[in-house]
Amino acid sequence: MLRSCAARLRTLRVLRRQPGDARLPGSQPGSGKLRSFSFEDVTEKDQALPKPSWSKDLRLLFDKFMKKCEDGSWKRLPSYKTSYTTSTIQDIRAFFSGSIPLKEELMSQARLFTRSFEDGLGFEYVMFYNDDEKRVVCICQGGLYLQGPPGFLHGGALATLIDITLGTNAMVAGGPVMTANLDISFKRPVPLCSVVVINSQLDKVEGRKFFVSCNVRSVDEQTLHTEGTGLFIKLEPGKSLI
Ligand SMILES: CCCCCCCC/C=C\CCCCCCCC(=O)SCCNC(=O)CCNC(=O)[C@H](O)C(C)(C)COP(=O)(O)OP(=O)(O)OC[C@H]1O[C@@H](n2cnc3c(N)ncnc32)[C@H](O)[C@@H]1OP(=O)(O)O
Repeated sequence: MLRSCAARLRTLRVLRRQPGDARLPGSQPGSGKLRSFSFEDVTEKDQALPKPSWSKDLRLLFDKFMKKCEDGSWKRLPSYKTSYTTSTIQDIRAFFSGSIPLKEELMSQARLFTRSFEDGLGFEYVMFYNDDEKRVVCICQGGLYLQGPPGFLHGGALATLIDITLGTNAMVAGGPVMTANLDISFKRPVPLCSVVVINSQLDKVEGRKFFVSCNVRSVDEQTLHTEGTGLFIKLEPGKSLI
């Protein structure tokens, strides 16, 4: 598994650096500094579409879910490198406008954490939503920079994927939310570079509180890696967060 992952990334020239080259992902060769990327370059490209860094398993699952989208029961959710800039989520900004603690200059460089790695080294994922069933499925592949125990995915990385899946489920149902509580049981470790499926379900809505649960399984569904529940609070427009 790890060998095929490394081979794929070498083809993409992501892993060609020599030992001792401490260049950061996203930095200019030789500069040692983080590249200042053009905002326009990164905002509009939908990241939740097949890339060369995706494994065969991820592609097969993607195709399977795209088939389910054909009758309209499931929808693929696009995903971008920043949280705010596309027209579809522009209105989210209204919920945060009085609370954003950074100046515009820095905000324009802020990126969504899960979309900040070079292709294939971090989080590769796509989410699909079923409105009737109030379900969100996230198919995901954790790359080599997400290691925790040797050869396995870091628990915090998996918690992140669970958070965004459950949060997205609450958000598509109710609008902008923030995570108030996450409860995760790690049952079997996830091999690095393997593909897992996070299956989430909106269980209950009480006023502004959205209760969501999920399980994380291997592609063949034989291994239950993790179970989790989350509480998400719908934000009130204009109410300061800080
Ligand atoms: C982030 C939004 C998305 C924008 C981006 C969109 C782009 C799309 C991309 C990707 C989608 C990903 C989707 C999101 C995934 C990522 C989410 C995160 O990483 S969030 C960061 C970590 N979370 C915090 O930092 C919260 C810190 N906490 C707070 O700010 C507040 O506590 C907040 C907003 C959660 C609630 O504060 P109040 O003042 O609005 O509401 P009160 O009155 O305190 O609570 C309302 C009710 O909820 C209960 N409640 C609140 N916290 C609770 C808790 N921890 N446990 C149990 N109940 C709790 C309370 O008891 C109350 O219940 P009663 O109405 O009285 O019955």
